Amino acid sequence: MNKVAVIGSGNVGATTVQRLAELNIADIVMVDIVEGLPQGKALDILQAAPLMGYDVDVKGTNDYADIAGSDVVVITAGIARKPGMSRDDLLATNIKITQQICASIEQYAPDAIIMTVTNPLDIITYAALRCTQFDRNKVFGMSGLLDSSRFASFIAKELNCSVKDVCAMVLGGHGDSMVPLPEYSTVSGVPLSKLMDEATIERIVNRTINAGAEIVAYMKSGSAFYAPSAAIATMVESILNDTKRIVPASAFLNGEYGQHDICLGVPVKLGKNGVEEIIELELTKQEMEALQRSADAVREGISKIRS
Ligand SMILES: NC(=O)C1=CN([C@@H]2O[C@H](COP(=O)(O)OP(=O)(O)OC[C@H]3O[C@@H](n4cnc5c(N)ncnc54)[C@H](O)[C@@H]3O)[C@@H](O)[C@H]2O)C=CC1
Ligand SMILES: O=C([O-])CC(=O)C(=O)O
Repeated sequence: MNKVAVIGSGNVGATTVQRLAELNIADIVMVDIVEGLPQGKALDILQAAPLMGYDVDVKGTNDYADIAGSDVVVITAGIARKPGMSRDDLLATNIKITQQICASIEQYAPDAIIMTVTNPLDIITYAALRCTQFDRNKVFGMSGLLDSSRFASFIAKELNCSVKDVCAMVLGGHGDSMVPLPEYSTVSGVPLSKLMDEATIERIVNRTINAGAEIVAYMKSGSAFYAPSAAIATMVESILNDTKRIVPASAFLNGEYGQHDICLGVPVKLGKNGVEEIIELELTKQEMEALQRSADAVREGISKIRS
């Protein structure tokens, strides 16, 4: 049986465990620093198994030794933002949490693939890669698939069509400078530009960029977790089943898209070896400039963790 460890048993972590259990693809260990929290949530999820028809094991623990043998470790531990905060405001707290967790992963699950979720996503992913010194295919972040799913849901709503026919793409950092790509977003193969006027596309693009903040503003404390956990589960499934789905994720770039020494959202092929390929899309001059601005914003954050 495959094994997945989910670090952090808060909103994103626990919902991820629920979704993974319902996919029935791996035994799951959920970890948190709060005593009793992962144990209680794990029991609750297990007790739904007879009703939902899954038969994987779900264990809650405060002991990192229990992550030993994990194929994938998902890091969701850390603070979430409140209204008025940017994701970058979480860096000082979440970087320390991430560094501690990475040391435990190195110790107990040195062969695991790491998927970061904690914000600010691209900087945390870079830190996880540097801390563990794992190969770059084995450390990447969940971001673009969530942003693309949001973009797709807004397109479907606007066109009053099935979301099943929508394919959307968002590149760049998981922040205000993310780069939704209308040119690579289609409905049953028809480019968005043939289905909507420019003003409508711009409105949907801006809503996508602000989608996380829109939810934070509604919720007052805490941020999104249903769509984020759906994106995480989709990516974990592609790895464990070696499906080789092509999805945007924050990956370490070594010359791709003209970028070096940075983690940034780009389309990747996800299989049993993690990021098996980085796909380089042909971008217009404007799109390349937007990606460069996004990379500059991520680099500013990375420079803070270096100093
Ligand atoms: N990449 C993305 O697209 C998304 C990222 N996020 C980020 O995910 C993170 C978690 O969000 P939520 O689950 O909503 O927060 P939450 O507050 O509900 O849960 C966080 C959990 O982490 C635990 N934790 C803190 N330090 C820990 C440590 N050292 N070891 C183990 N557990 C520890 C806390 O006890 C808490 O249970 C936030 O940083 C948030 O910004 C959230 C949604 C989407
Ligand atoms: O908005 C946040 O802080 C959480 C997040 O990254 C998202 O929902 O995209």
